[in-house]
Amino acid sequence: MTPEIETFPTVETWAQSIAGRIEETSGAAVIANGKAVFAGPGGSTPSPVYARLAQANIGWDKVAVTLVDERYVPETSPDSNARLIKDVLLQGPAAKARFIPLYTAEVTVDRAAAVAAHALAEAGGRFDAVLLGMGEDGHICSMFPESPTLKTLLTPTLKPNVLGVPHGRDGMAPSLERISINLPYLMAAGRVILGLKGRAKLEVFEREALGDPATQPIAAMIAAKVPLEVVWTEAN
Ligand SMILES: O=C(O)[C@H](O)[C@@H](O)[C@H](O)[C@H](O)COP(=O)(O)O
Repeated sequence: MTPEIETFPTVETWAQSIAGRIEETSGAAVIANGKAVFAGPGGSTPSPVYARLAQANIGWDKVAVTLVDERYVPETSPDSNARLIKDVLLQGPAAKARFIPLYTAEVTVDRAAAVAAHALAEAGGRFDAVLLGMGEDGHICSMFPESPTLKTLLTPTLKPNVLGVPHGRDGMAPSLERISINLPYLMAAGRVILGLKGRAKLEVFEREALGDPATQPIAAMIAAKVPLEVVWTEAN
């Protein structure tokens, strides 16, 4: 069943609501388990959420922050999602959190993904709260249409894992090699929030939700009963 879409009138109220959900869930995990793990996306959508979340009143020294996907570039690159997280989220009170990168300078992207898989497994192998963005081609994390790793990333019966994603051929996305968590990481998460801005993405979401779970990430999340909350604002 397609999840309900919660609508907010402005980017400010939208970002406040998403940051509040992550704060609530991460704070509760810190109280219950003495630790919390949050994973978020890169891209242009999450910055207003991260700026608010940075001020949240949680035991940040007990929180690990990681990414749902990363471009295979060092932090000095403007394309680095680690750089975005460090510049916008890990500031103020949130600077006390521990950051777990998906990128490390390895010989291949697959080797870097294996190193990241190990680091996430050591951190508990499960996320308390996840924020996702979605591209206008329907991708979440680095689960791109036409990618040779798509089917593996979307296989619900595998263990939570991190995989290397090659860059697309003949102009297909992604333009850079990527590192991505798989669907089972989203299935195991405590709470998964999909933050969408603008009418075009709402239409993509509504179309993709009715798609094929074997090849369309939004349909795959719904079929796999990921605890998904869709939070949308028309404002861009
Ligand atoms: O590194 C990334 O690109 C992301 O983690 C990716 O999955 C992102 O959420 C979508 O591409 C949406 O990107 P925008 O927010 O820029 O539209």
